[in-house]
Amino acid sequence: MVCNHPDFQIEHDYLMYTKDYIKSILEISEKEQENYEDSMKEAFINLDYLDSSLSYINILTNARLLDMLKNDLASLIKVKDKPYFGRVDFLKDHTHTPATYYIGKVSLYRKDTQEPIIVDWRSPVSNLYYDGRLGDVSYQSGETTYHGKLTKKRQYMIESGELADIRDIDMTTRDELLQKSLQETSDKRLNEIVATIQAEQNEVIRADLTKPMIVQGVAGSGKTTIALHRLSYFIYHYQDQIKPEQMMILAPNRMFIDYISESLPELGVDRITQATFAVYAEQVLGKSLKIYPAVKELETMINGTKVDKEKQAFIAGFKGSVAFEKVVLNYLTEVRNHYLPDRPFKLEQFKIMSEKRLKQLFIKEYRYLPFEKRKEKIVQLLKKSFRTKKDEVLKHIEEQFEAQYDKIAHRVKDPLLRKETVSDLLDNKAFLRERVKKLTVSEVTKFMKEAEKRSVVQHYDALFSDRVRFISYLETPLTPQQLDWLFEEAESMRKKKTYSLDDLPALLVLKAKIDGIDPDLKMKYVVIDEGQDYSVFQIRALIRATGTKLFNVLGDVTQGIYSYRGISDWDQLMNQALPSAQDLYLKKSYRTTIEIMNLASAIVSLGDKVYPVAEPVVRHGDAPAFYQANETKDYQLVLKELIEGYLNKGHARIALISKTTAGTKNIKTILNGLAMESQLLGETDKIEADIVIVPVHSAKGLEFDAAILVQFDEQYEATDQDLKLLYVAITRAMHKLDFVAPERSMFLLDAIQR
Ligand SMILES: Nc1ncnc2c1ncn2[C@@H]1O[C@H](COP(=O)(O)OP(=O)(O)OP(=O)(O)O)[C@@H](O)[C@H]1O
Repeated sequence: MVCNHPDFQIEHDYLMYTKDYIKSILEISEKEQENYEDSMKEAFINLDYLDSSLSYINILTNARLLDMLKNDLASLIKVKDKPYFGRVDFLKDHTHTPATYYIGKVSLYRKDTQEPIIVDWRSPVSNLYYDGRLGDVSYQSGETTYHGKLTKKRQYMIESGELADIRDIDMTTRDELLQKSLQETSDKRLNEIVATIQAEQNEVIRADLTKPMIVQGVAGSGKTTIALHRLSYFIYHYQDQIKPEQMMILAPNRMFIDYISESLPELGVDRITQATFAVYAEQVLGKSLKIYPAVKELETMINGTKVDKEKQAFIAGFKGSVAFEKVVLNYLTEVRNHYLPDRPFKLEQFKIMSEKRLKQLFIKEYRYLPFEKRKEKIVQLLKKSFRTKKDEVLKHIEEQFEAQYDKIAHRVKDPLLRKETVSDLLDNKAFLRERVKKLTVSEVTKFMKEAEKRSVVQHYDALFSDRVRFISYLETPLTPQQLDWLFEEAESMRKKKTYSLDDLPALLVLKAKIDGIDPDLKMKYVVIDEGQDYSVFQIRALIRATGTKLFNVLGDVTQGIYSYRGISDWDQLMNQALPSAQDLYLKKSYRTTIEIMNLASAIVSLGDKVYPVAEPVVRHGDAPAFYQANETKDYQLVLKELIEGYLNKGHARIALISKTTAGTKNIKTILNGLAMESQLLGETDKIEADIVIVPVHSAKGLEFDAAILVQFDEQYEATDQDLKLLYVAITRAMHKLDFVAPERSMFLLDAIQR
C-alpha cells in the first residue's frame, strides 16, 4: 500500500521512535527482571528459618515487583509491533498549541519527562477519539472537565510494525477502519475492535460505573464485545480496589465461555470469574445437582404437543416470577419461626433462656444473618449463659432448700416427721446438685439437636410436598390445573433426583437465607450476556447470592428463544430487579452484511409482535440464496459446492445450522458421506473444527464467516418462537448465508415481500 498522506514521514518517524522506546524499555525491564530474580534467590539463601521476617518481606516485595513487571512486560510485548491505532489533537481553551495523544491498548510514558508516548484507550482523554467530532469538545478526568477543540482525529493502519496507511477522520471520511475490520474473517475480529469502537458503544463502555446497566442491542450490535470492553474499562478504573475474581461474566453455555475467553487476555480481563448460571448456582449450593438440560425444555417448546407446551411454559414462567419468590419467602418465614426448638432452654427445671427470648434473638436481633449463622450466635450465647448460670442455679438450689427447710421447721410439728421430711429434702438437694454439677455445655448442643436441620435441597423438596401449605404461601391464587402441573412435575423430578434450571433461583434464595453464601462467591460486578434468557427471579436471586446490584445485563428480546422463561419486556426487569439501572440501546448491527440483516428483519416482521429493527452498518455482500434439495444426493451436491465455494473465498469458519438437534445429525451423516471433516457441536463442546454443525439454540451468541441453514422434513412456522429461532440462525452469518431444503417455504422465504 502506498500512502500519500502529507504527514507520512512525521508519522513514520513517531512510530519508529515509539517502537525503539518500547524496545529499550523491554531490554531494561528484562535486566530488572533478572535483578529481582537474583534478589529473590539471595533472599531465599539468606532465609533464616528462625527469624525469617525480613528475608520473607524481601522475597514478597521482589515477587510482587516481579509480577508487576512481568504483567507490564507482557502487555508491552503484545503491542510492540502495533503500539497505537489512533491519535487525537486537543487544543485546550486558552492555549495555543494542541496536545497530541496517541491512543493504544496500553499507556507508555517517557521515564525522564513523564510525557505520554501512548495513552491507554480507557484513559479519560481517549474518550475524545471515540466520542468527539472535530470542533468544540470536552472530556472529564476525575472531577475536572477540560474544554477545548478537537483539531485532529487520525487512524493508523500498521502492518508488521510498519505504517501502512493514515486516515484523517472528519465528517466525511468515517469508519474506513471499521469497514476494513468488519470484512475480516471471524478468527481476527473480537480482539481488534478497540480501534473502531463506535460512539453508541463507547457510551455503553464508559457509562457510570457505579450504577447497574441494561443494554438492549440488536443482533450483532456488539453486546458481547462491548460487555468485555466495559469490564476492561471497569478494571482499569478499580484495579486497586477490586480483584478480578470478584467480577463475573455469566454466559449461556460452556462453548460460549470458551469462545469469549479467547479474547479476554487481550483485554486484560482474563482472571475474572466466568461461568454459566447453573455452574455458579452449583458452586453456591456447594453441591452438584442433576440438572435437566434447558435445551430439552426448549425442544419441548419447539416440538411438543399443545398441552406439553402450555404446561412447560406455565411451569417455567411461574418459577421465574416474583410470585414464586414470594412463595419461597413465605415458606422461609414459616421455617424461621420454628427453626429453633419450640421450648425454653433449661438446666433441669431451671430456665436459662425462655422460648420468647430465643425467638426474639433469632427473628429480630440477628435478622441480618442467615439462619444457620443466627443459630451459631445463639449457641455461643447459650454456652456463655450456661457457664455463668450454672453457679447461679447451684446457688438457687441452695436458697430453695433453705426456704423449704424454714417452711418445714415452722409447719411440721411432729419431730419424727420433721426429721424424715428434712432428710428427704437433703437427699433431693444433694441429688439435684450432683446432677446440675455434672451438666456440661454439651447441653446446648443437645438442645440444638432439636433445631431445624434439613438441607437446602430438602427444604426445596418440602416446599412441593404439601399442596395445602403451598397454597397458603401463594399471594395470588393458581388454578387447580396449574397446581397439578407444578406438583406433577415436582414429583416426577424428585423421583429422578433431577432439578431444572427454573428451580435454581429458589435454591439460591434458600441457600442465601439458610446457610449464607461463601464470601469467595460474592461478587462486586456481574455481567450477564444473553440476558433476555434470564427470568426476573433469576436476576433477583443472583443479586441476593452475589451481594451486589452492580449488574450489567445485555440482551436482545428478538433472540429470546427462551421467552416462555426469560424476559420479554425490559421494563419488567428494570422495575422488578434493577430499578436504578441505566438503560442503553445499541441499534446498529456490525456483524452481518446489509443483505443478511435485512432478510433477518423481514423474517421477524412476519409475526404479530413488534421487535426493534436493526440498522446494518453499510457493508454489502451476496444476497442469501435458496437451494432446493430433496434426496440425500441433492444435499451432498449442494453442500459440497457451497462449502468449497466458501473455503475458496477464504471464509475460515463455517456453520451448518438446523432447527433441531435431530436435523444436525442428518447433516453430519451427509458431510460424513462426503468425507468432509466437521464437528457436531453439543452444548458443552469447544469449537475445534472449521466446519461445525449446530442446532440454532446452541448457535446463539456465536458467529461464523458463512452459514448454511439446512432443513429436511420439519420447517420453521410463522409463530413467535420459530421466527425468533430463524432470526437467530440467520444473524449468525457474518459474510455469507445460504439456505438448503426441499422448499423455500420451510424458511418462510416465500412469505417475504420482495
Ligand atoms: N465497533 C466495532 N468495530 C468492529 N467490529 C465490531 C464492532 N462492534 C461489533 N463488532 C463486531 O460485530 C460482531 C458482533 O459482535 P457481538 O458478537 O459482540 O454482538 P452481539 O450483540 O453480542 O450479537 P448477538 O446478540 O447476535 O450474539 C463481532 O464480530 C464484533 O467483533
